[in-house]
Amino acid sequence: MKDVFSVKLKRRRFAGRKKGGTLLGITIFKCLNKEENKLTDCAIHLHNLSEDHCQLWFRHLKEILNGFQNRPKSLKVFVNPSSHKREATHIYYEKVAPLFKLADIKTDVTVTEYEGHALSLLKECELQVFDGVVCVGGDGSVSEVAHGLLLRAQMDAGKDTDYVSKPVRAPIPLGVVPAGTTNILAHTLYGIKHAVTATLHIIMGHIQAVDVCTFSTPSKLLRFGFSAMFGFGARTLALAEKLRWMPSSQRKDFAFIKTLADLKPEECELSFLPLQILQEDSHDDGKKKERMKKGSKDQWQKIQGHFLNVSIMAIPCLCSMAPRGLAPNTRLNNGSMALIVVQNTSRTEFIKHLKRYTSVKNQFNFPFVETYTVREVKVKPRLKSGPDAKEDVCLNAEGNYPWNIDGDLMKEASEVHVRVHPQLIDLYGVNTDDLESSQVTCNCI
Ligand SMILES: Nc1ncnc2c1ncn2[C@@H]1O[C@H](COP(=O)(O)OP(=O)(O)OP(=O)(O)O)[C@@H](O)[C@H]1O
Repeated sequence: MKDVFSVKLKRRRFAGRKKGGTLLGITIFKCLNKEENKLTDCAIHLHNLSEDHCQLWFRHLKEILNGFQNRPKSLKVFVNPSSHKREATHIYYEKVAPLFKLADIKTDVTVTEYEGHALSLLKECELQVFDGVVCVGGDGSVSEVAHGLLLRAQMDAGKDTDYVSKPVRAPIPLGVVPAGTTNILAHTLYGIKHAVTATLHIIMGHIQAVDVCTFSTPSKLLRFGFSAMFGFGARTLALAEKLRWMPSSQRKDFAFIKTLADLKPEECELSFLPLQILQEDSHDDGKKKERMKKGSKDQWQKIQGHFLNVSIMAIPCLCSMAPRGLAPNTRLNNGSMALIVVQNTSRTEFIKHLKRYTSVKNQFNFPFVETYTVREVKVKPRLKSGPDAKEDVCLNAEGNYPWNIDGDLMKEASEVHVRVHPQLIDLYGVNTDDLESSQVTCNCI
């Protein structure tokens, strides 16, 4: 029964009639693991013409289904109609909504009308009537909804939302239905970009606690998020946002190549608080388990220099371009972040490093790449002024530097402080470590 998500009485009806008809038996709907992490639904028909027998079985099976506590009965759904090729609404109504209906899940759907719409609704809507929130869109939309859920949790707990030192957990889980361009969160949680798989994980109530970062300036909390890039990854996004008029399939590739052609390092100071990973044998399954040992306050380390890219990631960030993940050296919920620093080097060497992401080889095995396991990072750019700043197409009039936070562009001039908060949110999905490794499907670099 653990794979069954719905049971219905099967009747033969004349076309156009919604009630009555001859009883034929009962139909059980099951979640099937088809191939390489892909889930599908299938129907099993049990023929029986006795009304009494069928009603008895139907009631009994329903009772068992109602006993699964993690399975949602009511969901708040956000659909971003502008994601990727504008197909999120179609994906939701064609593939997702029929499965929610079959599983008797009530939904309250908002098709977002502008950037920040989901965030403003989450700040004030009645959340306690829902068992979960679902976002149909790309990483930017999911990140906005995760930020909204966590911000709301702080507001409900009476916390100051400008400076949150110990945030409270999100009250309900978040489900991610991929309909964006990169879909890193969906890949990381399901190992595949597949709307039906995502929907079935939500229906079955597969829940995974996930680490979250806070990104703050010295004066305010910028947002909650899962990953960030400063340097090349942020400059590419800043350019891609300027090219919104281009077809979605070309925009990001063009921005990637143009940023690579204009490759330049950022001069900045990085301070970080490292974590030591201790390997332990688990008594339960004999597997090695990781335990983190905190560094003390005076163990802050500092590096200064010219960096092509700095990635700070609390989750492995799997995607089609990086099947092992942008940060394969971290886990979904081990309470740590991967800090990946790419020092200034030639364009040829940098391209070699980027190409490694698409293969199974270690992308960090280069003398100019350093990786650290950390719990806090401070990034302080050296502010440019005069002709230097004017020449730089990525800096805006105020001299703010671009940041790529979960695929959303943010611009900040001052120091950004990133902290990891272990298992702050529940997401519908499974642990990446339990998934089969997925194939490389993109070779654009
Ligand atoms: N109706 C809307 N019009 C314009 N922008 C919107 C609308 N609704 C939401 N947004 C914003 O669109 C931004 C990008 O959306 P999303 O991430 O879903 O798509 P994407 O950029 O195609 O995919 P990805 O981030 O995976 O590359 C989000 O930051 C979201 O706030």
